[in-house]
Amino acid sequence: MSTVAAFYGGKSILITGATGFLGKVLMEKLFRTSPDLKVIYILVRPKAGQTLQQRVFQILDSKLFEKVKEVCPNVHEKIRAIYADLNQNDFAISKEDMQELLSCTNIIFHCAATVRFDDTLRHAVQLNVTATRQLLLMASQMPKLEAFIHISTAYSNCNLKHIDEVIYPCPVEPKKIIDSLEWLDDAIIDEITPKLIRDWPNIYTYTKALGEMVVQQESRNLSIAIIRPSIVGATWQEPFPGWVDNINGPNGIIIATGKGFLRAIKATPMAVADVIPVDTVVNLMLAVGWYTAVHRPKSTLVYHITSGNMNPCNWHKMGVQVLATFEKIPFERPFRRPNANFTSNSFTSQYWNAVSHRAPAIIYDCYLRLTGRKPRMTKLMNRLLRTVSMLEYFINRSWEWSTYNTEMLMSELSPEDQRVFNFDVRQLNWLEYIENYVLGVKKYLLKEDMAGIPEAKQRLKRLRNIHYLFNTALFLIAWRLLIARSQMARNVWFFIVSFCYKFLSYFRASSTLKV
Ligand SMILES: CCCCCCCCCCCCCCCCCCCCCC(=O)SCCNC(=O)CCNC(=O)[C@H](O)C(C)(C)COP(=O)(O)OP(=O)(O)OC[C@H]1O[C@@H](n2cnc3c(N)ncnc32)[C@H](O)[C@@H]1OP(=O)(O)O
Ligand SMILES: NC(=O)C1=CN([C@@H]2O[C@H](COP(=O)(O)OP(=O)(O)OC[C@H]3O[C@@H](n4cnc5c(N)ncnc54)[C@H](OP(=O)(O)O)[C@@H]3O)[C@@H](O)[C@H]2O)C=CC1
Repeated sequence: MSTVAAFYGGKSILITGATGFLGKVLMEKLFRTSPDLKVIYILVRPKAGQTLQQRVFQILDSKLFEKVKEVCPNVHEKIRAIYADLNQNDFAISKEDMQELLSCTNIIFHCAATVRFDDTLRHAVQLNVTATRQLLLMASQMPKLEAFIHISTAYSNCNLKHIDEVIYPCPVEPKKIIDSLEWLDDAIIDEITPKLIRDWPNIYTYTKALGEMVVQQESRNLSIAIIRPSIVGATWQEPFPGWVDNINGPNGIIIATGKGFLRAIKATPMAVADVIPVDTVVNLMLAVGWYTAVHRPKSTLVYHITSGNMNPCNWHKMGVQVLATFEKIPFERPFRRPNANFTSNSFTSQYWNAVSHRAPAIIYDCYLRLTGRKPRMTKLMNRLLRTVSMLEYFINRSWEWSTYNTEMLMSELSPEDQRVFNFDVRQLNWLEYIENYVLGVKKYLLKEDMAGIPEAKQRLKRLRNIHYLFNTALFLIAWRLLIARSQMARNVWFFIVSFCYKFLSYFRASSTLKV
C-alpha cells in the first residue's frame, strides 16, 4: 500500500487554481489514488457565463476524469466548489464557507496565479503576491492544517544562471510594493514597472519571486513547502499520455508550427528545453504534501522539478521530433507545410519573419480580399509573432537548477511510492514523450479526429506542390528580369542552354548508335 496515498485518506484538501492546467491534473490524481479522501475544497469564480457547478461538472465530465469515475464513483459529492475571487478582499468568500474552510482544512495546494507575461503589475501583484499573503493569513487560522504547498516557477529567479533550492531576496520588499500600488495610479505604475522588474524578463516571473518572499515572511509556524516546476508540458503517463488543455508554453508553438503559420523561430538550438510533464509535477506535489505534513521540516523547503540537469533535451532535438511527428500525424487544414528553422541570429530571424511569416500572410490576405472575404491573416500573424517574441527569452538561454531536496525526497519514498508517485524524470523517453505530446495537442486541444489524417496528408502534398510551383515561378521571373538587364547573365544563360543542348545531342546520338 502506498504511504503517500494512504496519507490523503480522510483528509480535507483545499486547492486554489483547481480549474487550471496543473490544478485539474492534481485533483484527478488525488481522487484516483486516494478515493477515500474526505473532501476537496476548490476556490472557483464564475467564468464565461458558467456557474461554479457548471464549471465543476465540465471538468468532471472531461476525458481526463474518465478513470476517476471508475475508482471513485461518488466524485461529485467529494468536490466542494466555493465561490471565491482571489482579486478581492477575503477572496469574497461567504462567512459560512470561510468558517468551514478554516475549521476543516488539512492540506492546502496553492496553484492559482496569473501566468500571463504581459499582465499589469497591479493585477499580477494582487494575484501572485497579495492573494498568497491572504491565503497564508487564512492558513494561520486553520487549527487542523498540516501542510501548505505553494506552487511557484523555476523561472522566478531566471535573472540568475545557477539557481539553488533557496528563496532569494528581491531588491524591493513585497510589502512596500503592495502598499505603494494602493495609492499610485496606473500611468505611474506603468512608468516605474521596468525599473522595478530590473533584469526579470516579465512581470509574471517577477511577481512569482515576490510571492516566494511573502511565503517566507508570512510563514509563522506553518509547515510550508515551495515547488518550482520549469515549463509544464502534457502528461507523460497519467492518467494517459499527451493530455493538455491550454495554449500556454510550448502548446501554442506546436499548434502554430503544425498549422504551418510558424516556420522559423529565434532560438538557440542547443539551449536546454526544460519541459517537465504535468503528471510528474503533480506526483512531486503530492509527495511533498505528505513529507511536509509528516516530517515537518524546520524551515520552508524549496523543490525544483526540472528536466535539464537529469535528462536534458534541447530545442533542436525537440523541433526535429515535433516535425517528424507532423509527418505521421499532420494537423488538419494547415496554412503551409510545417517547417522549423532555428536561428539565434537577430538579422536572420528578421529575414525569416519577413519572408516566411509576413509575406505569405499578406499574399493570403490579398487573396481573401480578391475573393470578397475579410482579410485576417496579417493580424493573426502579428499576434503570433508578438507571442513568440515574449517566449524568446526562455528559448535562448539555459539554466542550472539544483535538485538536492527533490532527490532527497525521492530517496525518502518507499519503492511503492516511487512507483505510484513517480517524479524521476530520468526515466522519460523524450522521443516518445514528444510524439504523444503532439498527438495530445491534436486530439485534446484542437479536437481533431484521427480519421481526418489521410485528407490532411493529401492537403500537405498539394501544399508541397504549390510551394515548388511558386518557387519555380519566382526563380524564372527573377532570372528573366536579370537576363533583361545584364549582359553577363545573358552569357551565362546561353552557355547553360548550349551546354544542355550539346549534352542532349550527344546522349541521343550515342543511344541511336547502340540500337
Ligand atoms: C518554427 C519553430 C518550430 C518549433 C517546433 C516546436 C518545438 C517546440 C518549441 C516550443 C517552444 C516554446 C517555448 C516555451 C517557452 C515558455 C517559457 C515559459 C517559462 C515560464 C513557465 C511558467 O512559469 S508559467 C506558464 C507560462 N505562461 C505562459 O506560457 C503564458 C504566455 N502567454 C501569454 O502571456 C499571453 O498569451 C500572450 C503571449 C501575452 C499573448 O496574449 P494576447 O492578449 O495576445 O492573447 P491570448 O493569450 O488570448 O492569445 C492570442 C493569440 O495568441 C496565440 N497564443 C497565445 N499563446 C501562445 C503561445 N504560447 N504560442 C503560440 N501562440 C500563442 C493564441 O493562439 C491566440 O490566437 P487567436 O487570437 O487566434 O485565438
Ligand atoms: N504552466 C506552466 O508552464 C507553469 C506553471 N507554473 C505555476 O503553476 C501554477 C498553475 O499554473 P497553470 O495551471 O499552468 O495555470 P492556469 O492559467 O492554467 O491556471 C490558473 C488558475 O488560477 C485561477 N485563477 C486566476 N485568477 C483567479 C482569481 N482571480 N480568482 C480565483 N482563481 C483564479 C484560474 O481560475 P480560472 O479558471 O477561473 O481562470 C486557474 O484555475 C501557477 O502558480 C503557475 O505559476 C509554474 C511553472 C510552469
